[in-house]
Amino acid sequence: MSVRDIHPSRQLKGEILVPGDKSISHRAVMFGSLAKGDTRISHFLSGADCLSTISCFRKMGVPIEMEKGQVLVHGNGLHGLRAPEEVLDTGNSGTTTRLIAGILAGQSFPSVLSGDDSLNSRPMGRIMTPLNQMGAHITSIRENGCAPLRIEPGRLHGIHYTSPVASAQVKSAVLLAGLYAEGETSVTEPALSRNHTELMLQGFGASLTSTVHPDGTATASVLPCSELFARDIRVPGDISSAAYFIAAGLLTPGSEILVRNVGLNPTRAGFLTVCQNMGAKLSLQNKTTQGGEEMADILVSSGPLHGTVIEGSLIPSLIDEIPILAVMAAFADGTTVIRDAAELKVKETNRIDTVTENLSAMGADVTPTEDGMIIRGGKALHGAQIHSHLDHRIAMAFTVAALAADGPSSILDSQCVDVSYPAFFQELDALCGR
Ligand SMILES: O=C(O)C1=C[C@@H](OP(=O)(O)O)[C@@H](O)[C@H](O)C1
Ligand SMILES: C=C(OP(=O)(O)O)C(=O)O
Repeated sequence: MSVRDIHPSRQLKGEILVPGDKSISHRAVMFGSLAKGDTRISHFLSGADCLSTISCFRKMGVPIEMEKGQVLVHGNGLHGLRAPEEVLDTGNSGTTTRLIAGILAGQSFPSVLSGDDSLNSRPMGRIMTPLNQMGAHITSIRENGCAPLRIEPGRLHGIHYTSPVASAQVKSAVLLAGLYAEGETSVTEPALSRNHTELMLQGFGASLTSTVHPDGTATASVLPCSELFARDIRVPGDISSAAYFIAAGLLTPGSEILVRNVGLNPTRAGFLTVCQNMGAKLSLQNKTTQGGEEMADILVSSGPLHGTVIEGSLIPSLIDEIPILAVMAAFADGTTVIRDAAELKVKETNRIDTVTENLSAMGADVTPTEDGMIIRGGKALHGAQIHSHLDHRIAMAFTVAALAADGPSSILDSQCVDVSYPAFFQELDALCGR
């Protein structure tokens, strides 16, 4: 087991370019693999999750080259995947598993998807239900609604699916199967989840529309297509990774850091809205848009934070940032209420439990609820032994808590940061002047 000792720090200074967005990196490999021609991906995230995606497509006969943050995918076309000779290993990655399931549902060969213990305990019924309604044949091998999944060839037809959850993974799985289906396929979700699939598939030539309705629900529709066309993708920095540095800059007195080139797609930028609601000092510079994805540099200066309410349609836009927001709330004055976030229970860990356990270990006042937590902030946090439970977001969020705490902490199974941010500790050390 890897253990990382973290000592309190003052004054983070300097600039940082966080790695490429995980959601966009996955999709660039997937859609590049289904397109005709070469897709060059720059600022690709070489974290374990995205490497699982690359390995799955290589096993289906797609040549993919990697060199210094650049990936070159030699796409064989929409019908160019080959039957894999072994189980497709999706590692720790829910995105890989659920999106690839949508693609595999439309293939003429059988396949099996399986991941690590955490992945194989996450719910897959949410994609099996709509995909099987479309005519796919997906079964849970252990009959528990989880991976390993067996996918047999099926003839797909379009459906209009109303998803009970705002989940980009569910939406994307159904839309990707829709590329292979007869007739139109649409997904309506209770609130708009991240829309990278819609933006990027349009860029690759798919016929896709999306609408947010006046009541806040959202529908995306796709028509079957005969071919996607390769294009180059520049991946913006991942706001989910930037969030740890933004939080560290806000919480450690005397800090000033510039986080460069952060993706600010509005369906992902809820973290910044909440920072502002908590009184954070942030300014956005050099705004640009590429491939429909907005990005900017974010200047962060330390300063006091106050409690807030995080709820409703904001939740999907910051779901992966809730562990670090909970840490910020523990250092803020007043009470923070997080609700409507029951999805936290089905991530790499049950993040309501793992955040509560570790904040409590540091002396914070936190009460878990059915769909979130209540944090009464402002108590001094002390160093503690942090159990990441192999969840990368828990390891990184509590590393930041440890920087701002009194006394040293240790993070157990700290190597799990490799899932989304292999250089996390080195880059944090550099900003801390260590
Ligand atoms: O589509 C994606 O890239 C993701 C969607 C979200 O999951 P859900 O679709 O389960 O909400 C998010 O938590 C995950 O980290 C990445
Ligand atoms: C939930 C996450 O990813 P995934 O669902 O792809 O495993 C995450 O990165 O926080």
